[in-house]
Amino acid sequence: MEAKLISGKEISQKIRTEIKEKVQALKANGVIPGLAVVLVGEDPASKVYVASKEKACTEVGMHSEIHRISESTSQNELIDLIDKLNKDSKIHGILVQLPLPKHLDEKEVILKISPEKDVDGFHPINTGKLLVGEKTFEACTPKGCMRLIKETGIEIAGKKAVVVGRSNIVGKPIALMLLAQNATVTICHSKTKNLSEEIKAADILIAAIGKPNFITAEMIKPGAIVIDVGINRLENGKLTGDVEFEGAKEVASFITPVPGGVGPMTIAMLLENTLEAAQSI
Ligand SMILES: Nc1nc(=O)c2c([nH]1)NC[C@@H]1CN(c3ccc(C(=O)N[C@@H](CCC(=O)O)C(=O)O)cc3)C=[N+]21
Repeated sequence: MEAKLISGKEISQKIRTEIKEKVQALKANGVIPGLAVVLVGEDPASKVYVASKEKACTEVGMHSEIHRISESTSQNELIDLIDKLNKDSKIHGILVQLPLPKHLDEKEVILKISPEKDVDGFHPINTGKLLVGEKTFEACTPKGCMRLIKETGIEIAGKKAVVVGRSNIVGKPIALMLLAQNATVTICHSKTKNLSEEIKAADILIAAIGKPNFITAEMIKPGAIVIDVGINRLENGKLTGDVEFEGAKEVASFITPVPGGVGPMTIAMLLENTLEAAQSI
């Protein structure tokens, strides 16, 4: 039986329409939610992402500003900009596009963002709150994955979830979110032994490895929910996930496509976090 497609594209569109209405309500009370995106340097992929974030903000009626700064900017200049945005009452959310050029200290930059404006959910105060189960800004990509799982209508509690990848922005936070929903969670990584066996046990599989088509059909438990976080650009210019989609969809019960899966949800969750930041002032 063929898997049902979980369309992040459609679901994110629905969320964006809801956000648009809520933005209008806030505006009636004199508040315009504002997002500042800081883009350092000329990375072509980052430029594309930042442009789509701005478009999404404008479409829902939010204020959006992109601060494009030179590749050669100093740590102090960048931190001065963040300080300014922290104090700017038009700005409710701040996102510093990652990765930063190598001479800049990413950790220090994230620490300088006011936790109340950290709509990326990367500040240690916010990741710490996630760890202890307090309400916080949740990182957009894992939050979007959770929303996609919810859309299947399948109960998470008691299920075996396997997360492949242990990054601070996807693997670790999604493992915590699944745990908070009472899944039994395994985190796999490059040193995991018997990776195929671990993956095969998953009722819910999160692929966040960063290697094109790494997970193939025979590794997947029949009936599993497969969430593919990978966005890999192939030499032919096509985007592909970490899961070999054509094979996997014959085995899974639900599967996300790439593109049109997790990616658009990341942007929708960024809007949601920015709206929440504006609502809580
Ligand atoms: N501080 C920070 N926060 C981020 O949230 C952040 C970041 N840095 N750095 C880079 C990654 C990547 N990211 C994506 C967002 C949307 C799509 C997306 O919409 N993708 C479309 C396809 C886009 C295309 O065609 O290239 C899709 O999957 O359907 C992808 C990737 C956010 N990131």
